[in-house]
Amino acid sequence: MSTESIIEVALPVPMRRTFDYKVDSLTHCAIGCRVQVPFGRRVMVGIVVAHKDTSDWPIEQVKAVETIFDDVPLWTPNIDKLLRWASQYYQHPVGEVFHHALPKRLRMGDAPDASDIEVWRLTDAGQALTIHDLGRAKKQWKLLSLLSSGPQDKGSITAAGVAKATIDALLEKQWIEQATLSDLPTQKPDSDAPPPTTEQAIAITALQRHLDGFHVTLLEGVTGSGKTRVYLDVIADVIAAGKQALILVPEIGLTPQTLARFRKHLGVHIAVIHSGLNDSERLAAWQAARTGQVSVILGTRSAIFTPMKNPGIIIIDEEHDASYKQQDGFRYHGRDLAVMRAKNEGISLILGSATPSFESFQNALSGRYHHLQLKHRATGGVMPTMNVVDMRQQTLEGPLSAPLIQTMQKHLDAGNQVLVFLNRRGFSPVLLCHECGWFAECGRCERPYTWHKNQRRLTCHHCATERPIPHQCEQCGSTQLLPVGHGTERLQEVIETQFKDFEVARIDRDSTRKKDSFSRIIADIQDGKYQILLGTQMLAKGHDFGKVSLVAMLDIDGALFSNDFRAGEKISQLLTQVSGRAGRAGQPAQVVLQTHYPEHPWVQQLMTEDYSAIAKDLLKEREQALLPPFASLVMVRAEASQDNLVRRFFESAEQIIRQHAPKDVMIMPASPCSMTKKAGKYRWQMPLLSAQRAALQRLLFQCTGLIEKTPEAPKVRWHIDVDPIETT
Ligand SMILES: Nc1ncnc2c1ncn2[C@@H]1O[C@H](COP(=O)(O)OP(=O)(O)OP(=O)(O)O)[C@@H](O)[C@H]1O
Ligand SMILES: [Zn+2]
Repeated sequence: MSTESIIEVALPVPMRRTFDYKVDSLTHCAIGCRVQVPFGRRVMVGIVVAHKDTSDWPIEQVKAVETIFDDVPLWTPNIDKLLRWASQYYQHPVGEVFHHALPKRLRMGDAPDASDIEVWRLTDAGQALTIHDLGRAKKQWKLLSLLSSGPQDKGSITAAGVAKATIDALLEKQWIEQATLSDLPTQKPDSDAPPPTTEQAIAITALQRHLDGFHVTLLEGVTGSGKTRVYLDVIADVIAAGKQALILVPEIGLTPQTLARFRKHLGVHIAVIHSGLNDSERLAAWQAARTGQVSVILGTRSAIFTPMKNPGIIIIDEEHDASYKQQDGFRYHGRDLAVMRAKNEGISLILGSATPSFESFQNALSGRYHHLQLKHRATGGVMPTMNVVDMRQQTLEGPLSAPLIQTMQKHLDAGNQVLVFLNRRGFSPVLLCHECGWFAECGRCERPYTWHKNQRRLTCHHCATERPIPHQCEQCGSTQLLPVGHGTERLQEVIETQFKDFEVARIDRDSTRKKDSFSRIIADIQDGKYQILLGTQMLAKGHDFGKVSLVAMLDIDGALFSNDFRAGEKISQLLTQVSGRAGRAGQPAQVVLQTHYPEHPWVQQLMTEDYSAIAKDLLKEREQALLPPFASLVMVRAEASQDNLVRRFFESAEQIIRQHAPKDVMIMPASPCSMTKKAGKYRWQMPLLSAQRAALQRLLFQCTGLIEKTPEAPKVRWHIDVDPIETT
């Protein structure tokens, strides 16, 4: 009789199942450990998910485990539970979910080193330096000022774009030195911070009272109300109790400025987890959190899977932000996983935003979440006044109306900064033949190319295809090709011509492509180097620019006529967030919105009501139409290079779903997406909607396997998106 035992292993393959393997003994192969196993002709690293007595397969076909990597599971039972739940809820193969949650080096089979996080810090000589000692060595000064707020790990330094040569130069001069995290004495938390405002103090006390178990709080605070200060005081309490805090921010909220603010206030080292880390840095941060070496972990979406030794609180800043939803592969929502994780861990969760998602807002209104509000700005300033410019029949300078130019001039002359928001990068969205009307179009997406003048290219914003700029019309041969419409690049030219005496900073994905350019521009804006800030939504989120007294919003009209059921929510969030950059230091401030549709109900509402009131109103409409958050939505999507393959896939998928669907699930017919063709693929989708989340989940559970087995399924790329945020 064999003494071998069977284990079930999750492998990173797109199959909704696990695989059986043999081991000599179960004692050294606990659930949650990694093993190396043969799979087909390859070997793979997998994770043990179950022990069992027998396999459903003939025992001689069950292969043996080759290597066992870990003595103890990589994560706690609570994370294990979260991942299994996520695999089921998002209908995503469990092996891929498990592997997604691990740093790459662990996925490859490396050991989770217990090695200490390496940091750089100032020496005594470094501390004593002034800017005069450095002369024109700007990069060195940058590193020194970064370290002046405390030691920084290598990950944070590389993320801030400091080159190795700069580090070496300062090491040579003995102004900085290397240390490890455990060498560092604890710093004193910042005692110079101004006291919290009354509203902040009330929120802090309320949150501190709920630190003993699972609670979700929506912290709804108007722009500039000082939500960060509330988080910091609560985190300080969590640290004092010997526990850890995990804070998630949107992708672009993680600037060195944010980090420095956290470090200064809390006086502890902070592990950062974001996409800019290399594999070793990522593993080191993950390990420091897992072993309890750091008490604060700050990261973007995927940091939600970071294990913690003593979890104390989770905070999601700007919880409405779309970057929390993963849009491909394992399509999870970081905020929703945070709710599950906090529940599993029995800890508190704070969702913070000036413009909460309707999902969270409804949960707060219905009493499922605690609802705390900060209605005033922390600096005592008032909210900016709102003004509309009716664009019909205005004299224009590019996209700027005469009244806007006058207003800008007034604010600039008063020594303030002006922020101009235009959510379209590039020079012009269309390049048109003046003689015959032909325009340059991406054949793979059937949409116009955007002209990027600086890069001397046409770029498709949907599939990233690029091509050189044509010198002649491809239809009639004319050389009269004209840019139509304005992107940020072209707007920059217009503004620079109009306002010659002022410096303009442009912030969009093109101008911030280089590694540290974004944080550098942000720092220069804060130093007052620029008077006019122009950019896309990258400028809108969470930034605290004290001197901005005017915010101008151009060309938002397209968003008023979108067929997305969330259009009203999205535009109110965007406009409120962008407006919220004005008047943050307490000075009187103004917002100007240019539109051709001043009578549009949303424009009217945005001028007169605050976000809460608008949200309540729009939520009523959602309730009547039985749309999320009053119902659960799932999107089945498929794409292929031939339209009829997609059509046939949906014929059989729809049939399967209809056969199994209970009455309380509404099945809408499959139809082409609003962008029917993208990157050469035809795209269709089929929405499923139900007020009974469980019924919808059961239906998916029954049908995905059946759909997978249809002969049409392998001919298309298809997936299920649970709680989608893209719906058009
Ligand atoms: N108690 C306080 N006393 C004085 N100033 C404060 C106080 N709390 C915060 N501030 C200042 O108020 C400004 C806004 O704070 P913060 O950036 O945290 O706002 P926020 O709520 O995150 O805003 P947003 O949602 O727009 O990002 C900052 O300049 C901050 O330094
Ligand atoms: Zn394209």
